[in-house]
Amino acid sequence: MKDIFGNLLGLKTSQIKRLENLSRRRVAPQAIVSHELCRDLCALSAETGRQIGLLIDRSGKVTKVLTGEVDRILIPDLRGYRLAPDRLRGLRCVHTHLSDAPLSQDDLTDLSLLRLDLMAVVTMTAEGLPSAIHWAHILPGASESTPYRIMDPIPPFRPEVGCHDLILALEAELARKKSDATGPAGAEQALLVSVFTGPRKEALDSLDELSELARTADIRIIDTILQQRKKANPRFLMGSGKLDELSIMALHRGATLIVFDQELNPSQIRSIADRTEIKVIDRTQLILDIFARRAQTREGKLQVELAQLKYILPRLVTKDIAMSRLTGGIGGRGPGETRLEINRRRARERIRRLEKAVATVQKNRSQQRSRRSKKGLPIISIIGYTNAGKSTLLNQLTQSRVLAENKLFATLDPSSRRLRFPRDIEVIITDTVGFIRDLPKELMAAFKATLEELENADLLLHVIDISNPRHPDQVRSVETILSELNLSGIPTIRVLNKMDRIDRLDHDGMIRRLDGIAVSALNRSTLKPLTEKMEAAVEHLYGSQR
Ligand SMILES: Nc1nc2c(ncn2[C@@H]2O[C@H](COP(=O)(O)OP(=O)(O)OP(=O)(O)O)[C@@H](O)[C@H]2O)c(=O)[nH]1
Ligand SMILES: [Mg+2]
Repeated sequence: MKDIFGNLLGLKTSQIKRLENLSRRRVAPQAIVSHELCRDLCALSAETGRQIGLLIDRSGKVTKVLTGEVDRILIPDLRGYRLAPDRLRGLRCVHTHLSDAPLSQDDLTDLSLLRLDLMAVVTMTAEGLPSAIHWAHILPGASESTPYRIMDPIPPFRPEVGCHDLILALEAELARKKSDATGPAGAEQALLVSVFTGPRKEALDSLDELSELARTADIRIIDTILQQRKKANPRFLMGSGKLDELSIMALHRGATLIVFDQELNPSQIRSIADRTEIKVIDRTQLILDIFARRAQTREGKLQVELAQLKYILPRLVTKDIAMSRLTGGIGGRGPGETRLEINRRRARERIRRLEKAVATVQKNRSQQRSRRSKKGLPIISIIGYTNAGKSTLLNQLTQSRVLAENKLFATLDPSSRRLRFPRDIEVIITDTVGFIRDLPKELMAAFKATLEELENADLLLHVIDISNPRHPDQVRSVETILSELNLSGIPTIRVLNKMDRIDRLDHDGMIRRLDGIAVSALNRSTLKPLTEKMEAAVEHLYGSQR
């Protein structure tokens, strides 16, 4: 009875036997079903008063027999038949209706959601004879509200519709749509999702930032979806109906990834990935992935890997969730998903080894630091929200060429340069990793060491991208992180950067409101007031040391 699924209660032994026999039948691959099978299905349906169905694979073999109720039928869990994002399930469903009603909305939803090869309904006459086959298939690229095509009904004695060829053509179309959208580099294509309970404006701002993060990670954004809820759904974060819509949308738009703006706990990631059958990550994983791509130095790399492993470990139980580059997530550059389950123990060992390695690197670093401070040069550290223009400022001040670009987290590893002021005072000036709102706590801990550098700073330059409409929040986030790092006591100059991008009329108001010095780091000639203030601050420090 392993191939029969559904309600057997009240059936006679002989009827069960006939159901079992159905599971040994075959149909020609090009036919939806055979005429003979139609007759048998209808006869059994009429006799038992319930819908009877078959799942048929591409070779025409019946793989499951389904028994339902008078007005509905349930399709079992098909996860064993999981296919790639550009494939269909490899199974078609054929089932009876006890009347002449055509495909129901449930039938069409099952077709789309389960990505069946086809969905067919055999309707019957009052005498229990097959009257017609109604059928539909998924339509790649159609609208999300009707992502399928309903075909003209066909007579049960002529079920040959070139079914196998049609299914292959549909898959080819799905693959083509996906590669069209993906482009040659095979970038991920994502739906960005925010499920929020607070104010809408906040959610929108945050989603904007998520888009920038995605762009930084070379992810193509297909669409963004917002859902407001009174309370987050503990299982799926969003409502399950909305999640089903999302799965269908993902298939039809060729998405390879869903990114949630809210942090997902391990069981949520699992449930959502299972239900949507697509890679799912959250904002934290996205940030971790960006950090992993960008880390250059040994310490940076060690720390990011450590943070990733710590985040991943509790989520390792599932085989199909996306886990950043380490486990073959974004961009699929990792060792692959299949090895995940056996890797729990190995992950723990690796964490231990990484922790040791980080400790060693840190010891060396602190020796370097003490050597440097013995030289007595004052240290000025440039800090600020990511993409504020910190590296550009360092380059401009010291005429060097640290990587600066219009991406979040262009800088991950601190770099130091010397700077000589006109009055012959020499300082060391360091660039640091950008700050971000809700910095994942896994990263916060790991990066504390990198930011420890800041403890030795004599002066901080807090660079603010004044042209970013979210700058007030960004300033707050930076100040919160500084106080969490116990660095609020260090003298700080606020640098209001990218003044060239805002209206002249707004300058004075901004300078007053934020109490800072306006510059445009791109333009060296605007830096004079800043360097004068820096020099004065350093002289003041020196003076007080003497
Ligand atoms: N218009 C304008 N653009 C600027 C200015 N300063 C920096 N930028 C641009 O802003 C972008 C980010 O600059 P970066 O110097 O990389 O910023 P960062 O703060 O080091 O960023 P992360 O290292 O990613 O945190 C680059 O595209 C710069 O060219 C400015 O004064 N005006
Ligand atoms: Mg930078």
